[in-house]
Amino acid sequence: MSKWRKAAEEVPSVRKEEMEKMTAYMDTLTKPQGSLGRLEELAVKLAGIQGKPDVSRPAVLVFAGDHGVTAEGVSLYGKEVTQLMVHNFVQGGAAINVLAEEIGASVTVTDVGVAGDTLFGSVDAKVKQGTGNIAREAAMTTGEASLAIDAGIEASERAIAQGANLIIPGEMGIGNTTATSALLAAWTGASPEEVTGSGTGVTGEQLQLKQEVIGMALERASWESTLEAFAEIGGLEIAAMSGAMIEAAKNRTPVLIDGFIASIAAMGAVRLAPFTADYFIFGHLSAEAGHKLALETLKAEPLLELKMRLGEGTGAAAAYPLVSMAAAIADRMATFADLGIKQ
Ligand SMILES: Cc1cc2ncn([C@H]3O[C@H](COP(=O)(O)O)[C@@H](O)[C@H]3O)c2cc1C
Ligand SMILES: O=C(O)c1cccnc1
Repeated sequence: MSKWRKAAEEVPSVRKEEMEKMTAYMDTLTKPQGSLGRLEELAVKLAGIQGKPDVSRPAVLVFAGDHGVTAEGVSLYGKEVTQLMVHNFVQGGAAINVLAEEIGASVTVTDVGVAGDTLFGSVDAKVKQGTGNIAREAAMTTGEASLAIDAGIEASERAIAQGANLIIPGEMGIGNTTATSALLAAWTGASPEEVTGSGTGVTGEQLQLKQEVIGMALERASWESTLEAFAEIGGLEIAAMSGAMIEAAKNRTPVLIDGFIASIAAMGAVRLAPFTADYFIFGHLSAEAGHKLALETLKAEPLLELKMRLGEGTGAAAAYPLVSMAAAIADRMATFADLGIKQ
């Protein structure tokens, strides 16, 4: 059996009693009740996941893969940029490297399907040399989709074994907003127009072409299971992110969700393992059209809205300090009793 199927079955439900305890504890702290707003909600959420909130060792897991659909001209950039960016991640020069350093997070890059050799310094979990062109053929087989999800499972497993207590899944894959939009349409029934955004910055006729390509993929593909949808539409790195999320939840580890692509991976994870939903904290609202619909579908309320639209895990990294503050409040604030005040 694939690793992810077993992990999906083992995701525990969060502990409601710990959440109730934390809710009551928040009211004993030296502040008007509820006055720390969403920070209090985060503390309660973390308590349900972890018992005692502790997110002191965040790990960013970047998954990289290529997309055959780039042949249709759906991105401003060429496919070769995926590999160049993997090189950049390994060298420490990408936006996520800088933000991760600022928040004290480790960064691991996993090559799930970049066209070309696997670069030194990245984890070799290459399933294939990029996906098929989804406008005309399946992205991959269901067996390959399973392997991609398992690559994510293994990345989280390793990070958690090394001490990570919060996971930030990130991605790199030129063309992946096309696959992501198509998955969103597949899973919500929304039209290509509603789910398609500019990605790296496509506008005008190119944006229209991107919508048409997504429409072609949806017409061509048929699927029943979530695994089949991943196989038909892709991508390798998106499926891997879903796996990373499931394994984190299995280990009672919170997952800080990035933007549009990570949110669709989250949707995939919930479809494969419904209990994972309670382990997600949504970092930000991406400027990418379609993210709003994705968050509404997930009933998710993002922490930040910074007009970011990069991916890699950057929006989640930007939101991390808030999650860390929530854990710190639960850990270090004085109670009214500490001050000798009766409540
Ligand atoms: C230099 C560079 C760095 C990036 N880092 C993330 N993305 C983001 O843009 C890509 C998706 O947009 P599209 O579907 O339009 O290709 C993904 O790789 C995503 O992670 C990047 C894109 C570029 C060009
Ligand atoms: O929000 C995202 O994840 C995103 C948006 C545009 C391009 N790449 C990623």
